[in-house]
Amino acid sequence: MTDPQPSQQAEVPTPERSSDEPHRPVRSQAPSGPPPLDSPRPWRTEGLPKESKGQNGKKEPKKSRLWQFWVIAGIALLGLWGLLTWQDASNAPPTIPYTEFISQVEAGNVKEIYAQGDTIQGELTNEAKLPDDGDDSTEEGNYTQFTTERPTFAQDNLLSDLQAHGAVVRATPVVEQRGAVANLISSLVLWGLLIGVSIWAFRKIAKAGGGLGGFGMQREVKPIEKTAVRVNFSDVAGIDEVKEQVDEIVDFLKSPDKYRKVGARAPRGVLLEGQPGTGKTLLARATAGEADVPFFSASASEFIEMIVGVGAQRVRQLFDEAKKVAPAIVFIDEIDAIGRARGSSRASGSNDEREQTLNQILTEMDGFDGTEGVVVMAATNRSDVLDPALTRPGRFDRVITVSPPDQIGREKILKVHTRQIPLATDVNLKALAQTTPGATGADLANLANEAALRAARRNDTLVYQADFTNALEQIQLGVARSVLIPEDEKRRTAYHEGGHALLGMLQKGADPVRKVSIIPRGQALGVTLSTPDTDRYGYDEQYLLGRIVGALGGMAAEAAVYGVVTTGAESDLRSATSIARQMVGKWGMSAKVGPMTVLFDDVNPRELGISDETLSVVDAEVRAIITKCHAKAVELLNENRDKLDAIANELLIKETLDEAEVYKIAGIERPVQDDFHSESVGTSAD
Ligand SMILES: Nc1ncnc2c1ncn2[C@@H]1O[C@H](COP(=O)(O)OP(=O)(O)OP(=O)(O)O)[C@@H](O)[C@H]1O
Ligand SMILES: [Zn+2]
Repeated sequence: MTDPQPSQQAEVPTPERSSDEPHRPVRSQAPSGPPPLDSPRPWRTEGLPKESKGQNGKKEPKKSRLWQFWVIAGIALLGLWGLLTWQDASNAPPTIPYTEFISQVEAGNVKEIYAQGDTIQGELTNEAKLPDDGDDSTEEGNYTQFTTERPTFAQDNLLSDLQAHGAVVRATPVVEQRGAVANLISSLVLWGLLIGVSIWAFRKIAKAGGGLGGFGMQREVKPIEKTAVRVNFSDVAGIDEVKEQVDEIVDFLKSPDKYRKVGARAPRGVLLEGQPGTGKTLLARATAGEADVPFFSASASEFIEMIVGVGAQRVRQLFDEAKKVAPAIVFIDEIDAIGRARGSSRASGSNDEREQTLNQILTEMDGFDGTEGVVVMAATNRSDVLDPALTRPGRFDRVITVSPPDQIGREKILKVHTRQIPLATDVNLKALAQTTPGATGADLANLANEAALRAARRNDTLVYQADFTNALEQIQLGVARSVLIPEDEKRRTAYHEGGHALLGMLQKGADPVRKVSIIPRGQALGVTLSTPDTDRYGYDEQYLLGRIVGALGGMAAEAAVYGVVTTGAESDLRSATSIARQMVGKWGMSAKVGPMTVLFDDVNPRELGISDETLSVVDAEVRAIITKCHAKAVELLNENRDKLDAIANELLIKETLDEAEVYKIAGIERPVQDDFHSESVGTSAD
């Protein structure tokens, strides 16, 4: 049994702190599965929600460039101004002591002066030597022009003195008179520069944004040339039910008259909704390709990059162009960037701009009388945040959900993306489709390309199944890192991964173990991969508990073998906790909390009136589940210690074990999974 000896490893940081400890990376990711469990999908290592792309990814650079430009222009102007005034200052006459001035007056050497208040500027007839007052900072040398201050207590009769010595007393400044022309020129230059820079800046904006009073307006909104790459329905695979839904649009675009004759109004707007990479853009393009009509596309995020008013103008222009060549498709990607419900705090960009642009789109769509033959398609991966005004009848009233493909769909998509790839005879796309549940079209396109790249690197003319499986492994597990791991650390990792794998194999109904590896990748020292045989659309409680037991298996193995807890289980703990929380708070699997939702994705449950008592019951239930699962994990591993040792030893020799190997070493029969589709707890609505 476990007998933690904290003294042995007293300096080892707690798991929470371990992410800051470069020498002790997280040991492995828990086996992953379908998305609702909140654990990372194995083929999507950087699965940022798409919404961020529109708002952060593309928008900021342009804005900041503009901002930088203004700062630089400002600094340049300030610098220029400073230079000019500094030159003025260096040409400015020296300040001389009043006594020196009086002695020059008395010597009859003052030609003319200009006085304002007690400040006197003037010019000598003959150059005089600057008096040395011992102060280092005063300039040395001769002077003819000068300024001086007349002390308020001076009792002299300056005016008559000056007159007596033949000096001219002027009412206009001597020095400024001389500088007038120079001043005029310098301010003209400055204004010229300012105006020039502004014009240049506006041109830039107009170019970038696509229009301000006509500058560069015709640039971006252009139909895709008929001769350009054409995509049609044969390029879109695995989403047949979705294709059927756009079939009608294709038919309308092909022969609008047929619909006009019977007074049928064409569908105005089609909203494609689905997670990134499911082929929404592809489907819109293919619709245009299939109907053989021009395709106008714009990304909503580019509208809000523009200065106020331009976005709306661009929308108008987009529709005008489309109407000119109708029938046509106008496609607006990332519509959530402007279509977020008004007043939504997370909306980005200037609100005015967003609303103006959105209103313009609505106005354009309302303005259709059905004879234009323009169909608007829009894509989003967050239809839940959209302004209801967008989905009202007559607008985007047709919402099509594009889901990740099922196994058959994945195989078809792989076929599409391997059309151009010379495949060796051993390539089995069906098997690949089987091992990639949850993968999107974009993931599969990427997989095919990675496999081809591997063959190309080898200078091979054929792409083999091994290229696909290796590419898949790299995508799912991460790129192997060449670091030298100390022997004892390696052994500990082997037990950790062995624990995950063994528990995965021991539990009935768990996803089969596909791969166990102690080759360090990314942040992880090792990895155990389990994926289901078939697509899962829901999970039952037993399966979920098994997942938690499996996730805790690494930690439990370390405890069982070494009697200590290390920091390597950070992400395991995180996924175990996440599953347990969802079981209690979302899926009604706790008797104490009951069948109700107390955890929400975006909202703090307190805001919805969930009481603190309920939340503390949730916490207690989550803790109870995890504690129970951990005890079960330790118990199972102790009972099967011989199997654990066998896996760990084999891992130390081979470093990576595949599915067949690991089941064989453990002496466990590979399970046949039964389908969970309808009887299980439904999570598909999430
Ligand atoms: N059903 C599919 N059939 C064939 N290829 C697909 C399919 N779905 C996606 N792909 C591939 O993935 C690529 C990306 O898809 P696409 O850009 O259309 O996805 P999307 O849903 O618009 O994603 P995003 O929301 O990120 O814009 C496509 O160019 C295509 O190569
Ligand atoms: Zn682990």
